[in-house]
Amino acid sequence: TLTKSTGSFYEDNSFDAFIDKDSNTESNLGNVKQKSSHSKYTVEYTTEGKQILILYGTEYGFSEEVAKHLFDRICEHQSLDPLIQPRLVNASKYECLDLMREQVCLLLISTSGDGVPPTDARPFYDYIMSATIDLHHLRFSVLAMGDSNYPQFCKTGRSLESRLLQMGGKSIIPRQDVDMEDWSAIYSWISKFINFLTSADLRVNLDYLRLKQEEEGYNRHRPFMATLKVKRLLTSYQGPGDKETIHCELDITGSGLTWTSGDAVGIYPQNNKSEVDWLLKCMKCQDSDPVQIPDWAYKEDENQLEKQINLRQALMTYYDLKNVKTDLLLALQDNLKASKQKIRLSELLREGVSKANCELKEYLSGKEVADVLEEYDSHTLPHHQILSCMKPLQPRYYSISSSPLIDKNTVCVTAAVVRYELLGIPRTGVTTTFLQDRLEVGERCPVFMSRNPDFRLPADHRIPVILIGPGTGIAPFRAFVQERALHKQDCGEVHLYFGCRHRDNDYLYSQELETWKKEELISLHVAFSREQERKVYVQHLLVHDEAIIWKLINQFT
Ligand SMILES: Cc1cc2nc3c(=O)[nH]c(=O)nc-3n(C[C@H](O)[C@H](O)[C@H](O)COP(=O)(O)O)c2cc1C
Repeated sequence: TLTKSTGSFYEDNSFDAFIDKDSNTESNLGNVKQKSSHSKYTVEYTTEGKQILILYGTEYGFSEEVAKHLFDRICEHQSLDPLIQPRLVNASKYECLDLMREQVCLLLISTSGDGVPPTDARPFYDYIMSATIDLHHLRFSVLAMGDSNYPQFCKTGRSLESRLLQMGGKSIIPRQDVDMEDWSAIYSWISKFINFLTSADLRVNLDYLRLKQEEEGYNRHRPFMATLKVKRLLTSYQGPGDKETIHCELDITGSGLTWTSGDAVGIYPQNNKSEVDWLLKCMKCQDSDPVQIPDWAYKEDENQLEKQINLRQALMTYYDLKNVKTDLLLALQDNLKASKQKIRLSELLREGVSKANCELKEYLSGKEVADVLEEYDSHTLPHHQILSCMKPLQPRYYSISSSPLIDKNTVCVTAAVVRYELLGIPRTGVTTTFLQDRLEVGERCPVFMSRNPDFRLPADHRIPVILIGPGTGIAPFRAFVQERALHKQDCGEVHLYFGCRHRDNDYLYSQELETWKKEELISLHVAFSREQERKVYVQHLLVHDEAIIWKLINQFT
């Protein structure tokens, strides 16, 4: 939760799990009539057929990408058995009781936070973990996404599997734990399932599920176009090396969007124009080449898919320029004209494209799509092939730094602008520089809400709180304190620990914090790390205040 609350976390170019994104049509598949007929995943639940439910739970979109791939593979199998009917459903939209009617369920789910299920899949997870339904008829298997660097590796998938077994479900193929994006493990699990399909005697399912109402309102798939109404710098930024943190206010009037302090806002950025210029050059394409809006793109309006756009617009809005998919290298390998380049790339790929290829991993670290195309410039790949090897541009999430109780139409965001140099070239974080450099006050950008139910003020405002938020980590706590201020007379103690480098440079919201301190709303503890010889951080202040902290903890737990 706390990583999520720091404004800059999602700008980290090294984290490349953000592969795919939901499309508007994915979530209610199977049991909902879709408005748009453009997505190949639009499958209405039919009363006939051998139903195979692909259920996925995702935080960052990877499980969804794999689920779609699995869906495609099963569709291929329809040529052998046309009665096979896969359905792709987001666990957040699934009516759990319907599991009692399913024959085969493939569950693809990641582990997030500190070993917890993805936010949207939480109700599904909670239901399964506490349900007592008879699943003796159900044949299932789990593909658990995770990262072995976390102590609770693939915990969600593991827990769900054992619970489904307890309720009588039969595992058709062993659970597969997937360490990051280990596609070889994924392919092997899928192959086992396809073998099962060939041999399995599935019955034709005559049950049918209720049609559900399509969800109204704005969401990740159909974001609201919010207007930027305020933007100001919170730090005294002089140049490279200095902190550059901004405060933005987004007007969401008329959206119907709501949030609770502790929630985050998702923002879809536009890429940097000069980075798109560079990529176009490396692609050897004209920016006016016409392209289709990808079917996974978020929708600004219902007719969007009818629209044609040009290549520049597509790269600006929908594609991730920063993270390189290994598919691009494979496409280049078959296409390069210069033999030296061909040999070099074949060397790099001789161990394959799995995670085990350390040389490849190192090569790709920090490389952007343009870096690769520039290096292998003898390619003649057409733009549609390059686009098909690129990842979707993901929204970034920022803890909302204002309370809806103060103004329900204004969403505040506190973001540290990311600029750095790599391989001798200046690089930028996509969304933070979008907000700072490219989005003018009065202009609009697509936003949606992201719930964070584990991160809340206690319902009882008399309970004391200890808030530790250095740097942009202060963001959600600004909202918390605004809310506590509404109960000034009888609110519990608020200990706020903030940290920054210098009082005069990067002390975010210093006036507000000092005012709250003066009004005795908060006990303010600030660590200025670079104002003395020895570095002082919030943890040092906590150790110093050990007695107060333990007293509060012991009193209220
Ligand atoms: C903030 C964060 C916390 C994570 N926590 C865990 C964890 O506790 N256990 C684990 O196995 N993987 C963890 N992961 C790794 C994800 O499960 C992994 O990246 C997965 O591929 C994401 O799949 P998704 O896109 O479908 O959510 C975490 C990733 C992030 C970004």
